[in-house]
Amino acid sequence: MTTSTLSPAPSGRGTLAASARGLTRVHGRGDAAVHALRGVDLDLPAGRFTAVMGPSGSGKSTLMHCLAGLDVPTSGTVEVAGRALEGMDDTELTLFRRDHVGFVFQAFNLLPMLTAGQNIALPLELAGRKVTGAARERHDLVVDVLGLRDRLGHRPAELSGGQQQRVAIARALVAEPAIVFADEPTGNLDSAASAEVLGFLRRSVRELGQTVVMVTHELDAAAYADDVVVIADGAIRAHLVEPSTDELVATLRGER
Ligand SMILES: Nc1ncnc2c1ncn2[C@@H]1O[C@H](COP(=O)(O)OP(=O)(O)OP(=O)(O)O)[C@@H](O)[C@H]1O
Repeated sequence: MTTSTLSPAPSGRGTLAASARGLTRVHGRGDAAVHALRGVDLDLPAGRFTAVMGPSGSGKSTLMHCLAGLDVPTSGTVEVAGRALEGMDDTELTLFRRDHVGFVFQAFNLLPMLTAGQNIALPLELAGRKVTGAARERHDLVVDVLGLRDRLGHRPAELSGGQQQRVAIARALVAEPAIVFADEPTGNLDSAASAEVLGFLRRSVRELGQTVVMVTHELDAAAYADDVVVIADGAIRAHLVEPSTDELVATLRGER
């Protein structure tokens, strides 16, 4: 059954990967002040694939950056993996992101001199973790789910755009983060590669139990997600649980 609610999402859906309360973010001051977020309350349940949609300038990136500990809200609170980000200094936030958050960007951001395998293992190395035991099992599972086994020795320049983005997703998943943020992950890909990458993101949720939050402009991309958060003018308009395309389109048009 499809339900539509204002945020936070319906309760009783298990643990939360992240949540925000009363989140505001003002860029600039005085006459130049831009209210990018105007009091956002949001619960992101663990083990779901959530898309964030809304017009250009509606606050999607600002919301994602505040949830990911890349930007500090003007007021309000954020919790990720049960930890409050409020009051953490830059070093604490960096370590927190390293241990609990994965990122996938539109520009794949792979290190060109490293092989795919070395790129994927990088987060474990940076955290001083050896790729042995449970970490090796996780690494191998991620590599297989993303279909990268026979590409591990290739450098990014020797891979297609879709393959490079799959490497970036594997890198985001390998350290088993509480939440993965994907910012327009298919923005640089053709439609076939986009479908493939979105399919792999969805598999990471279904088969690896990951939590993925993806900012996207594209209805086709949002269709791969379980839930859709619709944001307009810095506020959440709706948090749709498994919406139909019709329901999503009507909400985006402001008809519901
Ligand atoms: N560093 C900044 N300084 C001033 N204003 C900013 C800054 N970052 C974002 N903004 C403004 O805040 C508002 C929200 O921006 P944000 O990038 O979060 O929107 P968005 O929904 O991600 O947009 P898009 O889809 O175009 O990427 C916009 O009006 C934007 O111009």
